[in-house]
Amino acid sequence: MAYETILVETRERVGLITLNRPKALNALNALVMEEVVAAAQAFDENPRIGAIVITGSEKAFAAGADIKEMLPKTFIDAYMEDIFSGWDGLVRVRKPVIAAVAGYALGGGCELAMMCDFIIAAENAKFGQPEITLGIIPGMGGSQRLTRFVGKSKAMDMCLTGRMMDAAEAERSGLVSRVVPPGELIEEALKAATTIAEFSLPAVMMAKEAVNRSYETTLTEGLRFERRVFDSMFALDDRKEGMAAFTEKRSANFKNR
Ligand SMILES: CC(C)=CC(=O)SCCNC(=O)CCNC(=O)[C@H](O)C(C)(C)COP(=O)(O)OP(=O)(O)OC[C@H]1O[C@@H](n2cnc3c(N)ncnc32)[C@H](O)[C@@H]1OP(=O)(O)O
Repeated sequence: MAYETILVETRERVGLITLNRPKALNALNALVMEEVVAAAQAFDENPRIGAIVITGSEKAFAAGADIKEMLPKTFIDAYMEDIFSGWDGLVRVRKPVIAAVAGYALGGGCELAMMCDFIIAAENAKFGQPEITLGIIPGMGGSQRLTRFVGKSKAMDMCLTGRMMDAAEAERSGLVSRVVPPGELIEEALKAATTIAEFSLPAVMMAKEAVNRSYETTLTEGLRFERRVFDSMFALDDRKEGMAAFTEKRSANFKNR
């Protein structure tokens, strides 16, 4: 499939999606949303792919939803289009998705990164929810996901002042999992994705589902869910292979079954 706003590559068992609207600092318009979701879903369905990385440029992961596209819209346009709801397709991807963020990740850019399973940031990354400066509030999940990542006080600070957070603060606050030099970002993200892709795919997908469940339910229900999923893993050939490989002091050869 030919894409206009993104570059799509396969590296070993990893699908790499690069936002590619450099003149607009990768601002997220409707076409970007459609293409990112389509590419991620294609990787999700591809049995040769075990993990996905989404990245931007060194200057901008994405500087937000496209303000110029939003400017002429009316309430009824936004409501009837259910603007941004297309991104739910990315959240439904079952394989792990890593955001590799350098430069600006603002508004929808920060929100896109937070839709991914974890964020690896370059030292020059800047995160923010500056929607308030435009007379609006976050609309791609920022008020909800940022609060879960960094807690109420910092989420309020970010959403109410519109200030940016640098990579060190983002790591301290739990928004990003690790920070690396800009020149090592893609390599680090691909390395993490390749590590994941070498494990048993059903086990990886179940781990993602279990962690995500912790956001949606009580601790008691979440623990029950984890235990039931854990029990079901004794039906996997890969579980037998992983444990046998450990005891036989060799590498596991997972078959994703
Ligand atoms: C999801 C929801 C509900 C909302 C949102 O996401 S609203 C958008 C939130 N983001 C922002 O408010 C950030 C807007 N951008 C900036 O503040 C600046 O561009 C910057 C600080 C990120 C970078 O400043 P710099 O001076 O380095 O670059 P610019 O000359 O300002 O930008 C270059 C080029 O990109 C266009 N641009 C940047 N961001 C957006 C955007 N979000 N939507 C549309 N276009 C954007 C900018 O207009 C300029 O293009 P032109 O020279 O052709 O105007």
